[in-house]
Amino acid sequence: MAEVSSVLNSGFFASALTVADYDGPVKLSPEERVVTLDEVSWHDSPGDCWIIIYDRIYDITDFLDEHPGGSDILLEYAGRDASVAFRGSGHSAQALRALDRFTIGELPMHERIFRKPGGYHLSDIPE
Ligand code: HEM
Repeated sequence: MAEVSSVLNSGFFASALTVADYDGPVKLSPEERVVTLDEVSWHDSPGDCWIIIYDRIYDITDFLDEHPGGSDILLEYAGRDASVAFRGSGHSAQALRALDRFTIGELPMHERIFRKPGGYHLSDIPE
């Protein structure tokens, strides 16, 4: 049993772990937490809008009316992953930094695409 748990804790089988087992290598700040795709999907309206970019969850409800690209385009991704759309719209480094203030958490390791060992980098994807 000790052997099994040491293999699990090594992260090798991270994709098989449940949210309750989550103990990934990324350090979350005290305000951040692990949020599942299912939970994100419930926050899909103008009054309660979460999106996912690069495996991080952002509550952008208060940003909808501030977004230079307008709120409609953001609402298309409400409750869903917007990584490729965010990258495809050619956002500046300033826009990337602006994400920080909306962070509420990260996906569990088994639901991530980018921020995991062997995950994809957007630069791997052909234009
Ligand atoms: C929380 C997430 C987002 C933040 C913080 C953000 C921030 C910004 C900022 C600061 C700009 C001004 C230009 C720049 O500095 O790059 C911008 C423009 C723009 N954004 Fe976003 N953005 C977000 C998500 C998205 C998403 C998901 C899309 C979907 C396609 C999008 C589409 C656009 C477009 C089309 C513009 C250009 C507007 C124009 O020049 O008329 N943005 N965004």
